[in-house]
Amino acid sequence: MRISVIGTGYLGVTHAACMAELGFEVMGLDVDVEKVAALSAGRVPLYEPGLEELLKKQLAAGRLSFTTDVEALAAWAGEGAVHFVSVGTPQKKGEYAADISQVDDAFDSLARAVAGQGRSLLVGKSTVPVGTASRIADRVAELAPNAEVAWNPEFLREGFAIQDTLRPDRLVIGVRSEQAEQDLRRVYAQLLEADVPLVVTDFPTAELVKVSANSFLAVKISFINAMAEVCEASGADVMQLAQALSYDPRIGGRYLVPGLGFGGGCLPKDIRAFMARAGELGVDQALAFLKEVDAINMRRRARTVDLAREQCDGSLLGKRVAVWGAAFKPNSDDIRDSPALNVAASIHLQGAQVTVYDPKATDNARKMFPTLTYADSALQAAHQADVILHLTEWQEFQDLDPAVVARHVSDTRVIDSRNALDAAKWRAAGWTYRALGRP
Ligand SMILES: NC(=O)C1=CN([C@@H]2O[C@H](COP(=O)(O)OP(=O)(O)OC[C@H]3O[C@@H](n4cnc5c(N)ncnc54)[C@H](O)[C@@H]3O)[C@@H](O)[C@H]2O)C=CC1
Ligand SMILES: O=C(O)[C@H]1O[C@H](OP(=O)(O)OP(=O)(O)OC[C@H]2O[C@@H](n3ccc(=O)[nH]c3=O)[C@H](O)[C@@H]2O)[C@H](O)[C@@H](O)[C@@H]1O
Repeated sequence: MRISVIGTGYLGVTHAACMAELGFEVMGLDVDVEKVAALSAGRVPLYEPGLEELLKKQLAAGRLSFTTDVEALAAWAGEGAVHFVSVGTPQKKGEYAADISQVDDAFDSLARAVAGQGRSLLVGKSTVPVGTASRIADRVAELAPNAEVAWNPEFLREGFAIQDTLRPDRLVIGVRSEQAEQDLRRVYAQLLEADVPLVVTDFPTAELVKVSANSFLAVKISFINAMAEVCEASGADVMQLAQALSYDPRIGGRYLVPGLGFGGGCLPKDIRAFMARAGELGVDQALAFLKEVDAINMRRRARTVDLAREQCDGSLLGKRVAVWGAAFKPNSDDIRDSPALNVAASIHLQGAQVTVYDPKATDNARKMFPTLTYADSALQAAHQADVILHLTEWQEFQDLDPAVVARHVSDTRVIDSRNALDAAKWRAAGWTYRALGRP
């Protein structure tokens, strides 16, 4: 059984390399010629810990290759192959709904390419609105009656992508036949032997598990951020509140870290697409709460901007602001819907001179926000700053000595929007330390 992966972005390249690590012969395909050239040369054009090493290892072992040619891929994969589709499903411009044109295009070209071959399984991994898998299965049945569709949503987190793929919390497969289930059981045999739970279900349930999981995580984050708003108004400390809540095993401490809120290429667009789909299904009331989850989340960005203005004596005009962090989370270079860059851009619009530093995401940030200034280190960004904004909690920032940082700035004021710096340490070094939801 050979495996292919269509779309080699954050998800696809990880999946391809991990399938090769499981011992399969794997071919990845992307429409982006430069991406395919980079991957073929052993270079991952994004930052994910351990991924480039894994890619190089699998290329050297001859188990992994990349192409832009779907016909060649289909011929190579042959009968009995499992093809995964992991192309993007971004939010449509100006709408909540997801743009699933990449998914439609990928399945169309793949189905045409495998038509006339022996049996093959085309497996969607992209996050899609419920109902998509069934529609695509009908389309594939027209184009390639020899091929079958299954849906296998992905739950990996960026920054932990390899371990989440090779040791996932669970596998979910939406299938319409015993044969499709058996094919996927073969793909994941090593994981199943290691007792990874498997849920075998229908298409709509598989699709919904994915978006409801991301919605639940978003709810948890916005819940604690709503508590942060109340803490701030009442003088309470949201970090202590979250700690106390976390000891209740029914609540748990994960995804309960208050701060600047969620961003990235998934949680924000997935809850919006889910709301849009619920509207189409006539059950928009069921998900009305997600609108508030989204609003709470966006208010954290606005509150950070306000706090920066307050710290700069009421006006950001002409102030020098150091921004630590550009990625939407640490250990990633992903800046899609990054709260850090959103705050940096707003502060820049209010007339401040903003200097951004991120250990891995600076190049991506520079392309999207060319008018911001970028530094090569946290200390360089802090040079003569009136205030420092800590917006992505890279370990590197937590390791800095506040006394050393103090020697570089104009004023010792820091806003820790991720609640990750050691407040006592910074205060002891003479800093005015402010965080969201804490006195
Ligand atoms: N990034 C993540 O951590 C996770 C993403 N997902 C979902 O997986 C999907 C992919 O997400 P990412 O990898 O982050 O997106 P991405 O934008 O990084 O990657 C998508 C890739 O597909 C390629 N592509 C577009 N159209 C194509 C076509 N017709 N044929 C072949 N390749 C094509 C693009 O060039 C790009 O390289 C989305 O639905 C996302 O919601 C799910 C779980 C985790
Ligand atoms: O569908 C997806 O693409 C993925 O989306 C998230 O993964 P990811 O976006 O990589 O990042 P997370 O670690 O979940 O963080 C998301 C955002 O929430 C923020 N966050 C997270 C946890 C927390 O307690 N507080 C908080 O503000 C992070 O800073 C980040 O901006 C989910 O965790 C994955 O399970 C899912 O597969």
